[in-house]
Amino acid sequence: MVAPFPISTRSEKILPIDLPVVDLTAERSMVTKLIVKACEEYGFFNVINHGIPRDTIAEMEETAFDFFAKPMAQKKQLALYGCKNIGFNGDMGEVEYLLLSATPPSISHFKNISNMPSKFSSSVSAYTEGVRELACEILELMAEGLGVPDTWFFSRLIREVDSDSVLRFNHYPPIILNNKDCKDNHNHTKVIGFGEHSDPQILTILRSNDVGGLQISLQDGVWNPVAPDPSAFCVNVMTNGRFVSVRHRAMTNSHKSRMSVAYFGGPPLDACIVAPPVMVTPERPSLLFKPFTWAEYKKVTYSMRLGEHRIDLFRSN
Ligand SMILES: C=C1C[C@]23C[C@@]1(O)CC[C@H]2[C@@]12CC[C@H](O)[C@@](C)(C(=O)O1)[C@H]2[C@@H]3C(=O)O
Ligand SMILES: O=C(O)CCC(=O)C(=O)O
Ligand SMILES: [Fe+2]
Repeated sequence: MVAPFPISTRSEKILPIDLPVVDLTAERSMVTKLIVKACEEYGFFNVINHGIPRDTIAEMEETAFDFFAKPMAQKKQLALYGCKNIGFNGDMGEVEYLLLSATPPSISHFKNISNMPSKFSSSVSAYTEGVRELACEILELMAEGLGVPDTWFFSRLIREVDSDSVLRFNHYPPIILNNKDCKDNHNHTKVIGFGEHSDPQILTILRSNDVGGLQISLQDGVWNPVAPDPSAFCVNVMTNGRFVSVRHRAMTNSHKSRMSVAYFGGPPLDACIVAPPVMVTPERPSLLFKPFTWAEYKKVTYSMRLGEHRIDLFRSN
């Protein structure tokens, strides 16, 4: 019998890893070096002492859980809500979600989301302001660590009033399975909540509740489960290939609801994406990618399936 949900079938190795931890209150030159190293070696790292108040996070999480607990008919009334379908190209996952535009002017629009309690709108606005600031700070530290003379080179793109940033709530309801084929060698489910992909934006700030499920792939055929923690991961296409957008996916849990919230820092649609000159080095003597606008890249991304490698289409030769 075919399982009525996407399940991971390829023979895969499952090897848990500990992500690097970046303490933002540590000495600045140490932080910048650590961020660069973490981006080169993992593409993901956990940020601690990030300055976003615990209450802001807790209130946002609580109001989002309240929303997902509503009857389906009520949730479907909200245009921002989606269930199982991911994107426009037939990808499916065991996930329900809310997808909101998070550009600076629309952050204040959160205050007016129809059919939502004002507590939801205000907590989401406060959370988004916080993660956007955090994203900018990380991008500035990253630029400093890379030796880019203009430390605002990356962060400017998401500070712009017309930046194309997105906030996504993913809710993975528990799926209870007794069949051993649906469990991996660590007794976790093999049911895919959000399929394998790499995020297309400049940087993603992701956090989840205390339920595991995120897996990253640092090597083909090997999935590394990441222990749940308030976390961030960096994805950058502007460093001439020095940092890559790491592939990841999210699995469901057999017993508990998992919820993640991702802030995707995206540039304005007409922004030209090109590596800073300092990224052209003797090891990388020319630009690996043709300059492109975010609108061009986004169009290609959204016309492809979730798991496809799209950056290759922009290689210089
Ligand atoms: C199938 C798709 C969903 C997605 C757009 C895409 O065509 C390919 C990338 C997907 C992704 C992954 C990261 C984010 O979750 C997201 C919002 C994004 O910008 O790119 C999703 C898109 C989506 O869910 O619409
Ligand atoms: O739920 C997660 O941990 C990952 C979600 C994700 O990768 C995404 O929304 O792009
Ligand atoms: Fe993602």
